[in-house]
Amino acid sequence: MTRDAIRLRRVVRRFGSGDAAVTALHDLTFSFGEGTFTAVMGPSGSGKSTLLQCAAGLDRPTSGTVLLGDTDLTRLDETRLTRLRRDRIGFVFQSFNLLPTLTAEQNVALPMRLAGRRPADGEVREALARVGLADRARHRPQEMSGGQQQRVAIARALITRPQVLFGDEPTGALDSSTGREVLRMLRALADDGGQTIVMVTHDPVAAAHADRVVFLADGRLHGTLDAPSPEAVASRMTRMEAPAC
Ligand SMILES: Nc1ncnc2c1ncn2[C@@H]1O[C@H](COP(=O)(O)OP(=O)(O)OP(=O)(O)O)[C@@H](O)[C@H]1O
Repeated sequence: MTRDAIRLRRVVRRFGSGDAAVTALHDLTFSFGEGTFTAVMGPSGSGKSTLLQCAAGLDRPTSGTVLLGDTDLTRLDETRLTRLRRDRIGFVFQSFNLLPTLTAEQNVALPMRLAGRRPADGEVREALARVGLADRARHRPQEMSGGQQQRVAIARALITRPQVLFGDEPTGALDSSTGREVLRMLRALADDGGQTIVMVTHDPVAAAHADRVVFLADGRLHGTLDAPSPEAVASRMTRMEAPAC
């Protein structure tokens, strides 16, 4: 039986107060299985980024619990939460956020160096090899394609061997064929390395690389789709986005 990597229980996230209050997540209960690749989809403003930020310990729910393995993130003070994010969580964004003056290997080593640790011999090269860029270690970002830069960002997120890799539109800035290359690589990380991946996307083709799609609407769970095809995902999204009559 698959264990859960992340469990959200009755998570509520409210922003602001009084008349201006917005409830981005309403009493959300959901689990992400270890070694699975999940896509999170939903109309604009449905709470996808908020869900990701709460699950990754980048934001705190107003109420409810978020468990990473056996650790309740909502009970950690800022120092412990920062350490947990650094050691057990990987995050990739739409923009690659690489430092332009550093080589690929220096960019990948950066999180460890910032944490005051020296990567062991071969560790950085191994992370680059996992994303198929062993031969690009000495290249700077501007010498690489967008897809290669995103793969360096993924290697940087993987250097600490995180329990969960989160992606917020990781292929949003890439053309479709480069995006597919990155998605196939994420798929392989789950299949071959047992990496748990949770990715927000607007793209049904991207979502179809996942094992399961989770749909959100108005901050609530609006069903899931296992073994998704692009057509099935697109049709669910069209139905969700259609104005109610
Ligand atoms: N810091 C904030 N302050 C106030 N409201 C916020 C804040 N962050 C998010 N919200 C609101 O919470 C709701 C959910 O936002 P969220 O960014 O999670 O949606 P999303 O599904 O990721 O949207 P998109 O697809 O457009 O990126 C929206 O109504 C948004 O305006």
